[in-house]
Amino acid sequence: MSTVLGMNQYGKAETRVVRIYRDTPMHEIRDLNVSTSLRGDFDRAHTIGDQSMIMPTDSQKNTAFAYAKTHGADSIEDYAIALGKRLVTATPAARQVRVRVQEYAWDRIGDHSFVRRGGGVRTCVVTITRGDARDEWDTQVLTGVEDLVVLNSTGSEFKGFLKDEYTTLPETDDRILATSLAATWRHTGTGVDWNRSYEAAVTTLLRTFAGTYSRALQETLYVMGVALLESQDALAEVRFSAPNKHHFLVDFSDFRVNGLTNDGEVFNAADRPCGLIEAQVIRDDAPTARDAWPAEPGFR
Ligand SMILES: O=c1[nH]c(=O)c2[nH]c(=O)[nH]c2[nH]1
Repeated sequence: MSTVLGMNQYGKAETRVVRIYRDTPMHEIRDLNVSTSLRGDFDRAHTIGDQSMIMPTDSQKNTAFAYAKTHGADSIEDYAIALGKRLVTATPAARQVRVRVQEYAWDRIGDHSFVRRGGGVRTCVVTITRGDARDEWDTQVLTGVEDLVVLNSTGSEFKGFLKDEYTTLPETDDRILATSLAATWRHTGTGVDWNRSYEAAVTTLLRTFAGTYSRALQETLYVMGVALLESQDALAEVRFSAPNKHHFLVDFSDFRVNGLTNDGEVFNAADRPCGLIEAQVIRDDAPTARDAWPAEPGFR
C-alpha cells in the first residue's frame, strides 16, 4: 500500500479582534472574529517535518491584529482582502488564502459605551404559594435580563489591588470594561405594569453602566443596583452575575514594523477564563424573599 498527502490547509481560527477608534471622545468599535487558512505546497511540513515554508499560525494571528490597526476601518471585506494578500505575499509556498471574518454589531449607549445588538434575554420566575384561605395566594415575581453584553472602551481602571507572589496583573488606569450581564430583580408586589417596568429597568442599567466611571466591575455593579432600586419603588432587591470579559491590549512592541503603536486601539477579546463578579443590592427594609429565589441545589 502506498499513501500520499491529500488536501491540506492551515491557519489560525477565531482570532477575536476588538478595534477601538478613539481619536475623538466619541469612540467607535469594530468587533471581529477572524480566521485565516493558507493553501499551497506545504507537503514537506506534513511528510518530513520541514517547517521552512510554514508561516506560523501565531504570525497569522499577529497580522490579523496589526491589520486591524492599519486596515480595519471600513468594511470587513476590505480588511479581509488586505489581510489575505499580506499572508500570501509573506508565505512563498502559499497559492491561496481563505480569510473568514464575522463581525459582531454594537449599538451606542454613550460616547464610549456600547451594547451588543439584539442582546438581552428577558426572564421571569414566578413562585406562587397557596394561602390559608381560598383565593389567597402569595405571589413572588422575579424579573431579569440575561446575555446583556455591554462594553465601555474607556472610563475604567483597576489598580491598588492586593498582590502576592502569584500576582502578575499590571495595574491599569485605562482598560476596556465588558460584561455579559445577568441581572434579576425582585418585585414587592404584583400590581405592576410588567412591560413598562422591564423596559425602564434595562434603560436604567444601561444608562448607569455607560455613565459610571469604574474602579472595578464590583463598583459598577453596586452603582447599577442602587440606581435600579432608586428608579422603581416596587423593587426589593437585585442580584447580578457579571463575567468580566477580559480584553487584552495586543503588544505590538515585538513586531518588526516601523511606527506600529497600540494606544488602546487593538485588543484580544479573551474567550475564557473570565472573572465572575456577583453581587446583591437590597433595600434595608425589603420584605422577605421567602421562596422567591430558585436556590435549591440542582433545582431551577
Ligand atoms: O473589575 C475587576 N474586578 C476584579 O476583582 C478583578 N480581578 C482581576 O484580575 N481583574 C479584575 N477586574
